[in-house]
Amino acid sequence: MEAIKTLIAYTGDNPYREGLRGTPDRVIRAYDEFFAGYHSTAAEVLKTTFAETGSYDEMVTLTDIEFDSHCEHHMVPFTGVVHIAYIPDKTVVGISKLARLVEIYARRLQIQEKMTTQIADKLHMVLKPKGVAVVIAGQHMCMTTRGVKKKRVKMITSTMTGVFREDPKVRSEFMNLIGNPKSGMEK
Ligand SMILES: Nc1nc2c(ncn2[C@@H]2O[C@H](COP(=O)(O)OP(=O)(O)OP(=O)(O)O)[C@@H](O)[C@H]2O)c(=O)[nH]1
Ligand SMILES: [Zn+2]
Repeated sequence: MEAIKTLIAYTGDNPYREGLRGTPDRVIRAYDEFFAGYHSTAAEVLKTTFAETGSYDEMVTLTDIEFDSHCEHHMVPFTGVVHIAYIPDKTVVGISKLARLVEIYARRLQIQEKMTTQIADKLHMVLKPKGVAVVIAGQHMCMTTRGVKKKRVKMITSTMTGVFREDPKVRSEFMNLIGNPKSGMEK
């Protein structure tokens, strides 16, 4: 609470004026949401897997999973969409769990590259699929609202494992499915 009052005073405002009196408490509640990812683990989220898949062995793709994160350099938001695909090898996971996995890693202090790798590596470790692909398209407020102030800049990151890394045909099937990764962000 005191730390937030200090920050308000740093802006040049008076933390004791009426409009700001409730702010430290609100900021703490907002932080609890922004950084909830530190309080859950990927292992918990991915613990329910299914082996009965009717021998489905083609690509499973989830596109446009929205995320809200905070950059670890400036502690300001970066937001966008994550596209995830994997090719199962006997085991699949409930699709909502992929979105939950994104939440766990997004709701921390992050850089986009690390978030991309964390999602891909964890899925690869737990499902042991033939391959995993993760593409993230993000817009960083530290670049759009301050610093170089480039409003339209998007950062695209990708991590591929297994067949996505080895086989250009598999990779291009995934890329075709997700379309232009930038387009998901303008919704
Ligand atoms: N690679 C990467 N860089 C990021 C990410 N989020 C923010 N950054 C960058 O982190 C860098 C931090 O650079 P510094 O020079 O230490 O910080 P700064 O003086 O505030 O830099 P400017 O933003 O250029 O004003 C900046 O270039 C940001 O654009 C991210 O997810 N990945
Ligand atoms: Zn930043």
